[in-house]
Amino acid sequence: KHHTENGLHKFPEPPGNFFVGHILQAPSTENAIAVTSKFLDYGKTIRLRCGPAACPIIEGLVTKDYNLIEFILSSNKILTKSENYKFLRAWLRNGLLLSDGDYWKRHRKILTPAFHFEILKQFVDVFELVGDIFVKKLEKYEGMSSVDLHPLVILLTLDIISETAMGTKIDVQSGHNSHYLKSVKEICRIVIERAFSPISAFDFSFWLCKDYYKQKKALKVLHGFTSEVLNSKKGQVFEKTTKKMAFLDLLLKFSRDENVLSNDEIREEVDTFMFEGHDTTAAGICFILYCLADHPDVQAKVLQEQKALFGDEKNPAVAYSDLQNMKYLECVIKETCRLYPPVPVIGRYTTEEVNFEGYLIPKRTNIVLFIYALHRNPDFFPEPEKFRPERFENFHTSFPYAYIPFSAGARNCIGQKFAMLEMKSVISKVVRHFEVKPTQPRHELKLSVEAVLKSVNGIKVVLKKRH
Ligand code: HEM
Repeated sequence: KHHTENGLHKFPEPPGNFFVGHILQAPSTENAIAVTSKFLDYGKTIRLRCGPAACPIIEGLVTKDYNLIEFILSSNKILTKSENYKFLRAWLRNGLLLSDGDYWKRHRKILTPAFHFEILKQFVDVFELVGDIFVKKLEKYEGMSSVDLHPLVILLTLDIISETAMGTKIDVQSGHNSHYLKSVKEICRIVIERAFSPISAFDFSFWLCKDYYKQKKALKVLHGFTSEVLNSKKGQVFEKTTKKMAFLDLLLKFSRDENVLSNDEIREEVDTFMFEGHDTTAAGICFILYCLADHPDVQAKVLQEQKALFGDEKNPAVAYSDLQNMKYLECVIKETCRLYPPVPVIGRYTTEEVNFEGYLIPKRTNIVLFIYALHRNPDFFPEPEKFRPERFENFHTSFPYAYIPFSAGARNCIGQKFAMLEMKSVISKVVRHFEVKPTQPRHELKLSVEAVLKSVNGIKVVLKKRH
């Protein structure tokens, strides 16, 4: 039987205030995992509202339900991002992450060939060379009682994405371009604060905040930087047998050959890569090293695999095929991304009424997909809290949406192969040079949800050089 009424009422609503709904319980970045998990004790999918129960101003769903997640991600109708992505728009404009409709479809088609493995292969040298600088930097922390990885790793991943996306070295690892780095950090901070703040969330009140001016200043730096790089390449001639081409070069070439993208459109895509391509991989790399520190047996197996590939050579010339052969490391990366998905939540917005299991979800509903909880479902992952990379050896499942660190379906991560190669290159390098150990006492993560998963108190390990 099909219900014709608002199908949202099928879903339980956790206790909230009669007049304002759940706004008083709205999570902060720091307790988002705990608060959302607690809400989801009321049901696999729950309904939250802002405003009176009888006539809420905003209603939305939060889900960890496999069926609903599969329904949404496999749908060709629910492709629009939820409203909380809007704070990123000032920076990324209509780049691939945020755009929708035919515009998104056209751009996705144009950008897809830029992630072909023949192209990615050329980036391995960048991962390796920038990774070498990273390892050198880590040497300074050897023997210390702890090193917080995140501030170091974020510089590494920014250097990598800048060279691969724009073809420009920014060398933030060596202290250059600090204004760019500062602006990236500033924008990320403001975006997150707005997403969780009832005041600056609204444009009219944001314009009265100091952060509005700070954002303006940061955007001038970020957009200015990409525009400058773009302008410097305008006259560039791309020969057939060209050397390594960054994403930007490829987009310029496609556009020149087929006149498909304007300069502004190219800039927005490159800005999107700059954002999506550094914070995510940084989170991944930090959590992987943390898990390796915690599991010396797993680390020993990773090292053994390195030795099987390169003997005792710590600085081998690593090729694309070598990275592909790091099968056990790949399981380690996958298992880490299960427990600590760098993107722990994603959101969709219905632009038309949709029918889920006979219930009508109205137009204009925001639906939050809580990947973090989905990945810890014991039905799909027995003893889900245990770190066990072996579960990904010969991993077959009839539930393709149970493990989705890169999302799934039409709007999945276009950069996932790039990300996997980068993480393999960096982690294998670190493991060849260092034994990664837990701090004493063991550093307990305090997970927070910013644009990506982070830890409020850092991600700390101890490094011991291998001889
Ligand atoms: C461990 C690293 C990464 C993770 C976990 C990750 C995860 C994701 C997820 C979950 C989405 C879907 C977002 C949504 O539905 O709102 C996404 C989309 C996207 N990612 Fe990644 N990502 C990673 C690395 C990268 C890299 C390195 C790049 C670029 C070089 C990239 C570019 C993008 C873009 C452009 C989209 C939007 C795709 C579209 O909507 O068509 N990502 N990513």
